This record gives sequence, structure tokens and C-alpha cells, in this order.
Amino acid sequence: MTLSLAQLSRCTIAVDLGASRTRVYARDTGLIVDEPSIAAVNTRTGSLIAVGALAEGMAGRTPAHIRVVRPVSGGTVVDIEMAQRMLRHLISDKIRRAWRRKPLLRAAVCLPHDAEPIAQRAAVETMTGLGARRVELVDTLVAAAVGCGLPVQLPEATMIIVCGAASTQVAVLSLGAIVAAEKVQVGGDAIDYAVVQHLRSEHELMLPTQGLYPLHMALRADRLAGGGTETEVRGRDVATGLSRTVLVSTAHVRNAIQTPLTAVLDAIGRVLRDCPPDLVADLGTRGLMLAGGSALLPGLDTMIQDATGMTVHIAENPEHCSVLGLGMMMEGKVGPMTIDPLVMR
Ligand SMILES: Nc1ncnc2c1ncn2[C@@H]1O[C@H](COP(=O)(O)OP(=O)(O)OP(=O)(O)O)[C@@H](O)[C@H]1O
Repeated sequence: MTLSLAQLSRCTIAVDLGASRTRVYARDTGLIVDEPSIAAVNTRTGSLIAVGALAEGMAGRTPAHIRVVRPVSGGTVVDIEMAQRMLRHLISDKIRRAWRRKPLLRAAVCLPHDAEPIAQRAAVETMTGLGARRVELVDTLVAAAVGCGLPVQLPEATMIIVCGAASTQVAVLSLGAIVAAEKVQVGGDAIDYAVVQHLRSEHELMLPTQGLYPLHMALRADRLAGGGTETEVRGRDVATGLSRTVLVSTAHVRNAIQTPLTAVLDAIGRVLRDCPPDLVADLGTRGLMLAGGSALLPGLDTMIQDATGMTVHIAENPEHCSVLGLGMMMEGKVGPMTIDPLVMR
């Protein structure tokens, strides 16, 4: 992925097509879409029934002829046509009419670090199908670092950890470029899966699709209370199939998610080992920045802090950092770069 700030400044729309949520930022307007990357389709007629939050509410509750699909998987558009239909419905008519009047619409899209050429092509095709004449691809790590307000253009190290739904990406940046980076296929989905497996094996309970939200809340409350709390979880008994409520210890849930999080700690260690010592010394002073929706997982910051011995900050709007960063670059709100054009790998 290569980009220059000059090319980005000609874009009018920025898109983050995430595995969990889709976000769109329009120049001079701000964030116009933040919805789940989900669509519900009638398989008999092929028509789209719902997209975004409405479709998410249908997941797990549909009759046979309605299918809830995710056109983005692992940060990659896997169903281009469905992604286009979903985006078309998520973006309001008003904005779309404005697009039609602009025949040379340019779009900026952020993609996971080291995205395969096929993933890059899928993102470009999705946007050109929506009317974009040119698509700039930006590394999510750079966009998120800018969106967090990190001074990426300076000749000193900044470390960003983007904890998404499908993956966690870690990078050290200096002089506007990535010095060392790693991506592990462990994110919010893997953490949720670990919790689901824990409830299945320890409590013989199957959780409904949206059943994890109360547990996230319980983990937060447990952290505020200093630990030792329990929470009620309702699900389906594995053996009888009947609805049942169990009392779950939040400490046990926290233990269950340690295993996937170990992979994140390993990735951070590898990035730090790949960095020149001067940059690691900078990080000792500046600390690390957590972005992405899973950065809100209670206790993740202290776990990374304990493992690295460095200060860990959580971005102000961690889940919006990438798209806001794209928007900032688009609107020229990034400070003067030491190198221009800004070249990223
Ligand atoms: N308050 C919260 N506590 C714990 N986890 C959360 C919270 N809010 C969101 N998440 C998790 O964050 C993830 C979504 O993060 P984000 O929106 O950054 O993902 P994405 O950009 O769609 O994914 P990716 O970057 O992998 O394509 C989900 O797995 C969700 O469970």
C-alpha cells in the first residue's frame, strides 16, 4: 500500500470496512455511518431485507428463507456485491446524490496491515462499484495512529495496537512510516469464542448470538468493584435444549480469555524485538496506544502494561480511530510531514 497526503487530500469520503462494523467519514461532514457490517437477505427473491443494526438484531432469529450475512470477513471484503449493496443502504440518499454530482469522486479505504493483493482489489472494486473513480488504500495502523492523535510524522517512536474484531495489529511508527509491525488473527471474535467455549464446557450452556454483551458489562463492573463478582447469564442448556440461567464468576471468564490474549502479547514482544533500541527507548517514555473496539475490553490495558512494563493509553474513541485518522489526512489536519510524499509499506 502506498499513499501520499496530496492524493489523500483529494478524497471526499473515507471508509473503514471492518469485520464487525462499517464506518464512513465524509469530508466536511464527519462520521456519517457506524453500523454493524451485516445484511439480511431474502434467499427466495434475493432482495435485501435489512442492513446494519437492524440486520444484526435478526441474527439467530430468522426463518429458513432469510439469511444474515457478513460481506466482510477478517477485515477483507469477501462478497463484493453484498458489500456494495450494504454500503449503498447505509449511506444516506442525500450523500449519494452529492456523489452523483461529483463525477471524479475519490475514496480512501483503510485495510489491515499486509493485506493480500486480492483483499486490496476487493476493496477497490467495492468502492468503484459505488461510483468512486479512484481509491486510495491506507494501512489501518497508520490511519489509527493518526486518528489517536499520535505524532507519527516525528523522528521518534510511537506504538499503536489496533484491537479489532478479527485481528489485532501492532506497529511501531517513526517519520510517518511503519518500522516494525505484526498482525495476529486474534481479536474480539476470538475472545468472544473463548467465553462461549468456557460457558459450554463449565456450565453446559449455549449462549444466544447477542448474549455476550451482559458479560462485557459484568467484566467492566467487576473491574470497578475490584473483582470477585458474579453475573447471571441466560442461555440454552446443551443437553435438554431448554432455557436456563446460570451464575458465572467473572474471574473465571477473565481466565478463559487469557489464552487468546497471549497471542497479542507475543505479537507486541516480536514488534519490540524487531525495533532499533533508540525507538524502544522512546516508547519507554511515551508508552503504547490502544485503539479498535476490543481496546475497551476491561483489563486489556493493565494486562499489556504488566507484560511490557510500559504505560498503556486507550484512545479517546478507540473504535473510530482508523476512520477518523483517514478523515484527518483527507482534510489536511495532520501536521507537516518530515517526508513528503509520505511513503508507507
Ligand atoms: N465495550 C466493549 N468491551 C469489549 N469488547 C468490545 C466493546 N466494544 C466493542 N468491543 C469489541 O470490539 C470488536 C469490534 O471492534 P472494531 O469495531 O474495531 O472492529 P472492526 O474494525 O470491525 O474489526 P477489524 O478491525 O478486525 O476488521 C468486537 O469484537 C466487539 O466485541
